[in-house]
Amino acid sequence: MSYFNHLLELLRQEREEDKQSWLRLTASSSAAERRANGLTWYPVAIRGTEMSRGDYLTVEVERTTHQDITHQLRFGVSAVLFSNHDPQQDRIEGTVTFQGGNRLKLTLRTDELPEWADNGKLGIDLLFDDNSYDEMQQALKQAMALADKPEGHLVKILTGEKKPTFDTTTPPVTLPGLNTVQQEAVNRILSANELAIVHGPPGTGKTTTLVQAIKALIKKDQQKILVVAPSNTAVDLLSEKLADEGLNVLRVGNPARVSERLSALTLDSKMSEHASMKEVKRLKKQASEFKNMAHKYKRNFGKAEREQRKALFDEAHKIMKEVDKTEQYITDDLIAKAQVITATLVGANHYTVRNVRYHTLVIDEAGQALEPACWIPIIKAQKVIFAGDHCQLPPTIKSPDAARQGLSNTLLEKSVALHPEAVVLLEEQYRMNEMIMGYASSVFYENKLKAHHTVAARRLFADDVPLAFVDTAGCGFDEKAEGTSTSNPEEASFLFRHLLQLVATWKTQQGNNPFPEIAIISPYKQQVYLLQEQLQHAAELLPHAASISVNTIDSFQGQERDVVYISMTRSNADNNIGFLSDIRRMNVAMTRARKKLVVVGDSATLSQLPFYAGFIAYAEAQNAYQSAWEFMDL
Ligand SMILES: Nc1ncnc2c1ncn2[C@@H]1O[C@H](COP(=O)(O)OP(=O)(O)OP(=O)(O)O)[C@@H](O)[C@H]1O
Repeated sequence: MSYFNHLLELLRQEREEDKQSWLRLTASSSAAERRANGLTWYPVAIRGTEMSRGDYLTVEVERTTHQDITHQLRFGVSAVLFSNHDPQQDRIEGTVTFQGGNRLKLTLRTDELPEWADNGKLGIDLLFDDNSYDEMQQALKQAMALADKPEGHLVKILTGEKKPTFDTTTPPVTLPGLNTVQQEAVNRILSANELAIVHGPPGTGKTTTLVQAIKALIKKDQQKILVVAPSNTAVDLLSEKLADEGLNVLRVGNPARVSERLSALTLDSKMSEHASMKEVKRLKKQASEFKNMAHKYKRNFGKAEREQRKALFDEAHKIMKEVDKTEQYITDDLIAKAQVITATLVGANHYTVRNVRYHTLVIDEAGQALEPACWIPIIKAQKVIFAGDHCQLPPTIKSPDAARQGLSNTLLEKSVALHPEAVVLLEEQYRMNEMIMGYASSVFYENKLKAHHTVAARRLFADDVPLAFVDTAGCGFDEKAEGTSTSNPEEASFLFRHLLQLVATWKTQQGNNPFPEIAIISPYKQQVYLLQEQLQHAAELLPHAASISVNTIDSFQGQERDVVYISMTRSNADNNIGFLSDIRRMNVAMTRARKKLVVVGDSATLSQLPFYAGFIAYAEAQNAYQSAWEFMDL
């Protein structure tokens, strides 16, 4: 089927591009450079070893220095243990099976640690993530094969060959705490035979709705549900909320956040509590005693010793087979009891749940999910619920060619276009003052968004205008190109002047009341660095500076603050606005503020794009336009 062949080709391009940039980043760099880039832990100390399933060895290591560098060694990634003596030869590959703080567990395909692990400094290098690509590729091929079979009904619907159906006899439910359109979403989900889509614009209670829908589905169908999202953070959030509702949730994989509540939901934790675990521990101890005895016979001893050594190892292996069986039994038991399995898209193929099939699958944050990754869980299910917002940020694609040819077009977006009858748009939002919401609503949501009455009129203080576009045109705040990023130092300083003024006004109005939560965001990394630096300088004048978050727009998706400043950064004579032209990013930026949104930018540069010209006109109409010139004259 050409649909999947096309996707396979795009995925191939994406893997290739990803691999090339990986090689560029790692091949020529030293361990110290890789460490700085978050790709290496070095040095590490071994804190323990443990035999694990199927003749694997798990080593626990600790990062002993440079502990505060953010890194990418996460659960599920492939990594290699190396010795600095001969990192090309002295290396052994494995998978990260746990990561928390400065410790991680690496499972290696070996019986015992190699001798080189005893001398020299050890490190751990992240390897290129071929595994995720392999899983995606495999899933696309399976989906393609399914499409020709009767079981491939869902595949046919998602590729547009068939229409989804709804069971009109399903009695509608009324759930306390949900608004009318949220109820409608739950009922559409319940009555859908194959597909339902919850389109959740910013702050509209998508998560709240989804959690209630999952509860209602379990009550109705009495069947296990698979709930996935592209990122561990999103999976964590949902897992907690579902558990709070009293559901038996099994979180497969390693949570991104360390929390007791969350870790209690993981397979590891549930296993350790299981009644049969005592038996496993006893067997493991026995096996490791045999192994220790075996190690006493060195390899280069005589024949009799070699045989003795082998016999002891064989005995240990036999016992470990028993361990595998018992662990499998425990896992199966836990999976059977779980009402909801939660995992990332790729995590749905974790070896413990790989072969489990589900009636219903829920994909949250589907607007950020790469299509090939979505097919990993979809081929396990008969019915899929997408939740997300395709008008906010799409997934990051590394290959511009693949993106252009359609890889950035998500399955959510395609399904919304193919099957509008399956979509429920959550219209009422619980975050923004009406004026802040207005422009995004008109551009992205056909003016359908409504502000709930509890938030519609919220503002910092009486008479404050909740929106400001501060125009720097003609101020001579020119942008600076810095590598692939852009910055604008004068715009950054100006932004702080504006903010200090706001704080001063707050003080006159509100006295010593604690100042509201503030965020400063910019599309450009380089500008974010500059703003962070300037924030430190402004700390004397801003007593609550430490509570102000400064970050890129992309890292702010899903968050909210009372006051949000956007530093647009771009200002040039060539009218080049670069990736500001992805207006979905601006949708995210402009919808984070509860009470006040201040956009600082150069109208002359921005107006090249109708989206910004429209925004400036909207600000003027709301009496929310300010000139930076006039402001500086004050
Ligand atoms: N029916 C409702 N009545 C009152 N408050 C609600 C309702 N639905 C949602 N909310 C509130 O709205 C806020 C956002 O809800 P939730 O986190 O579910 O939204 P979301 O759409 O997932 O957010 P986003 O996608 O923007 O991160 C929460 O504070 C929640 O309590």
